[in-house]
Amino acid sequence: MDTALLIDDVRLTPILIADPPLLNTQGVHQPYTPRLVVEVVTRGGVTGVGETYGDGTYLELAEPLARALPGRPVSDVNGLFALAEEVCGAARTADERVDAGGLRGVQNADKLRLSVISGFEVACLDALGKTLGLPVHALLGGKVRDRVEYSAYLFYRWAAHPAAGELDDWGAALDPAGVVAQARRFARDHGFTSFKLKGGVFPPDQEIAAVRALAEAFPGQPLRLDPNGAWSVETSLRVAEELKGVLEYLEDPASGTEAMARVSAGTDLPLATNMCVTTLAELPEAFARDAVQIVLSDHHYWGGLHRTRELAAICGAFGVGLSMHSNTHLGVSLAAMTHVAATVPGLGHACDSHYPWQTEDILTTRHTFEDGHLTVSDAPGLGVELDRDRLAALHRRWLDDDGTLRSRDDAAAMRQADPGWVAPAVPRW
Ligand SMILES: O=C([O-])C(=O)C[C@H](O)[C@@H](O)C(=O)[O-]
Ligand SMILES: [Mg+2]
Repeated sequence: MDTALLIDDVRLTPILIADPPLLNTQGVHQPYTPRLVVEVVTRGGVTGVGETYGDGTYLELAEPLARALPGRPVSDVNGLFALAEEVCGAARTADERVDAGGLRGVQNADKLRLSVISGFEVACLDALGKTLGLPVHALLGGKVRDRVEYSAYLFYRWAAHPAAGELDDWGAALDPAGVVAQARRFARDHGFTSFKLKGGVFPPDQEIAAVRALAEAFPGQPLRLDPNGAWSVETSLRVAEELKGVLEYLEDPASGTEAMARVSAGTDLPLATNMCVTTLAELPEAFARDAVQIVLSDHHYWGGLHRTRELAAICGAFGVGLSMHSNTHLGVSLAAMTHVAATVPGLGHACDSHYPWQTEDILTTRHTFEDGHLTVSDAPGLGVELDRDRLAALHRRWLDDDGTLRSRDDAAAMRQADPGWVAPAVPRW
């Protein structure tokens, strides 16, 4: 073993990043959302970077893993899983419920640990790639495309956060005209040609009207609607009937495999999910019952880039499509998503990304979309460079926070505007 590949140090930097007042069925995004930046430094003096969810639970699991890594080879990404099982211990909130903040599907101990590992795996791959002079996609077997397509991620939103004021110049979008205006700006600025609307915010008829307005403004272009499981089976089937021929797919109309299977049985509109299939354990039943036709993988949930490729192979074997989900993230995760997406042959849909909503990043150069695509980097590692001053500033914000924002809680953020708000039970409609 080349000692230059041995890990010398691991740095964890929790940060808070600005996030606009984007609405979803649980509430509204907080003005700042937590992320965790993982840096792995090798004895050869190379630093690799990864990014993952930064809520307190994730941070607690990341700390023992960071302490256990020095002395191990940066190339041993498969070893991360056994090591994490050994050292991480149980997560505080591993209670199988859908999480309270970020609509990430079930929370269980395995999934939390995998989400933490993903940040370390990406950092190791970045360091390994930089050491070998190879891009991350080459470490995954090589790219099968030079560009990865992303969709515009449309949200109902307010102009400003109730307590923190205005952080950007987008203004409010609370009706079909506002949604179409937002989509036009995304298309103009980034060239996106497919559009996803985050639903579950208003009664379904209002969201159907917004999708119809999008279809009129962007004829023939792919559209999706994602109410994050807020509808009953009956409502889901009614919306599917109204929007068949208009939507490319309907995303998580109802909650859980049982309900999704019943919706799927009653419509030809493909169903996608980033909520009912987020772990291997959920997959056999969902596939056997044909509950979903497209899995929106999130490399964080699934334990990194290699595991995402394994998921792609499983989906392929069952004739289930694969695309990518996104939660609020920065450019390190976007680079990781782009590398793995570049290596997956059957990627039949534009990937999601929140990135255009993020006014802050920790990179010296922001990613830029052209015609809705990102060019896959051939530079060593991820092909990104950390802006240490920005990282320090966003960490300072995390340090200065009294703990209120260190774990994402969209219902709590909503109570700033509506003190009586509680995250609605599902089905909401
Ligand atoms: O596709 C999804 O379900 C998501 O992206 C989940 C996110 O939490 C989204 O709903 C959000 O950021 O409000
Ligand atoms: Mg979704």
